[in-house]
Amino acid sequence: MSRFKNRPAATTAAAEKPENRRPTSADRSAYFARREAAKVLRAVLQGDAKRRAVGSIKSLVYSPSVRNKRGTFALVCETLKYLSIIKEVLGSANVLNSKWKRQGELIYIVTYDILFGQAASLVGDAEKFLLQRKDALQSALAQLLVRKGMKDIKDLTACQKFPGLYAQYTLMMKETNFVWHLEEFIRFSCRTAVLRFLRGHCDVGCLISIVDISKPRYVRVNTLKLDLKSALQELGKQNKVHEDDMVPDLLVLPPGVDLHNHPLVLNGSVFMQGKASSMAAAALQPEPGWEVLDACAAPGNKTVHLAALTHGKGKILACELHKERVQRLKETITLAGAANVEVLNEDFLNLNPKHTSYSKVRAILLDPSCSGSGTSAVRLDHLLPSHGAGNDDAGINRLIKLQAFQKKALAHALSFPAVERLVYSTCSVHQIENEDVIKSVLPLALSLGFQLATPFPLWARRGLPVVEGSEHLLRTDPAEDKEGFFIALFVRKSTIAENRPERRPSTTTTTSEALCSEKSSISFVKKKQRDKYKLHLYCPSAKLSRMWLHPRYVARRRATRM
Ligand SMILES: C[S@@+](CC[C@H](N)C(=O)[O-])C[C@H]1O[C@@H](n2cnc3c(N)ncnc32)[C@H](O)[C@@H]1O
Repeated sequence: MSRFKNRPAATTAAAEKPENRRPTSADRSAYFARREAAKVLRAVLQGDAKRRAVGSIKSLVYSPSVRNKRGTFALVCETLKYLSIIKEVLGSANVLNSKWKRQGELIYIVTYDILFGQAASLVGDAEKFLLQRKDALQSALAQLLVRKGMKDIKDLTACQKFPGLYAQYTLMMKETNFVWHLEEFIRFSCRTAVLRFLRGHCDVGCLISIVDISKPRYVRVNTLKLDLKSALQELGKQNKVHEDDMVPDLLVLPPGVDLHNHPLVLNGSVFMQGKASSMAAAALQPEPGWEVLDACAAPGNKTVHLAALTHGKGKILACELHKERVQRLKETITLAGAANVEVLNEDFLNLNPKHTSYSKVRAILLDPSCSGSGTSAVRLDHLLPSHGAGNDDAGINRLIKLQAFQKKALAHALSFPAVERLVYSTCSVHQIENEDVIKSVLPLALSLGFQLATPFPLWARRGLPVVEGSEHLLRTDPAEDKEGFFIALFVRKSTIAENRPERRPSTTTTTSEALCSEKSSISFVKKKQRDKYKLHLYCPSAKLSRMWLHPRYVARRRATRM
């Protein structure tokens, strides 16, 4: 605030200029919103450059340190949307000296505001500096439009984010007499079968994020703090809410409901966790009193879900390699009131399975670092500069590196002597991080007495048919289910015969069938796995999974097995 304290009152003609007048409270809050946005933008861009984000755009904005969440979120997203244009404009206008270059993120935010936003209330040094160069910025923007052959800025952003779609749009406008706004065209395209047709041509992440608005919101009730009935009652006061038919303690709310500031969210009674993400710990089904190891734990959503599933009894060991993420993990645990969690700031691969500390670990949840391709749309990754770098060499090399870790971690998890149940999950849609990982460790798993079991047998979308036993694997589709997740459940043979009581959601009877039932669903995987390595990037498509369930395919699979 000191920045504004000693400004003289506006008395001269010059003081009438917007940049010289006395700052109002709106000016001040815009000033601080731009600084908060710059801080978030810096974390987002640094994480994106290193491909190791501290958090998604949403989670960074909704952290407690950001005061003006709505304003900051809008500024960060809008600046990211225009970032490549802003960089080009700043480059060709050549207005920055080294001092301002060091404050790149603030400069991007302010440039956004000057060129595309609400330039009315621009106070502050960076703002003053850029306002004095507004003409140069505007003329650089005009030149950019001419160079690209575009009429206005909307066309330029659409063209950069939806290149294939934009090409079709211009073709349609040229060849027909139909007059349509680009935005309308994009919406129409997403809502119809054109989406599938377009998959090969345009950025599916962007399209999904538009389709996203029609999907329901999920919250998981943290039963350590609140029972399901009270949560239903409380949330039902303002929204239509009902229980999910498959995942216990999960509630479904209408699309677009914003619960970020709801008291139940703020006090940790409910967690804004998607259905697919909630399926992982639910598939593990740990018993109260068990010792459970969450091998790659931060930010801790699944850790505290495990704590709730064990009713706070027994012990959850939450292992996390990165120090900066351990802090986040601890905050989640405190928020959830999960008293039976012990945090280990360790490399999971360095934990010695033979050590007495782990001799009682009966279940492991392995949710390792992955490409995040299944949740990129929800996380707004399509706004990031690195988006789209998945099919180039760098992208593929990254996937190969991730896969190497995922295989090692899964093999390591299987080696804990007392483990009976193990879930491997990713939020990736790529076969290389999912079925291929399972395929490569399956011989080891079988030799240690594990088998693949079927989590949520009533769930339709299963694994891609590239590994024996893929019908046990579970996939969710980013377009159909909002998030693209993958879950594999391993169960040690000796424990299958045990009469394990099935846990069911408390209030509904229909959901009981939806829970795991290993006795009926375990199948022996007889065939020796071939180690032939095939790189296959999965294109999100519910069609593939449906195809796998099609009777013609089922018959063909049976025939080839005989
Ligand atoms: C996909 S995230 C886990 C998300 C978490 N299960 C949740 O639901 O909140 C993967 C985590 O594993 C951590 N990690 C990566 N390598 C690791 C290792 N070798 N040992 C332990 N943790 C690791 C990453 O830092 C990251 O926090």
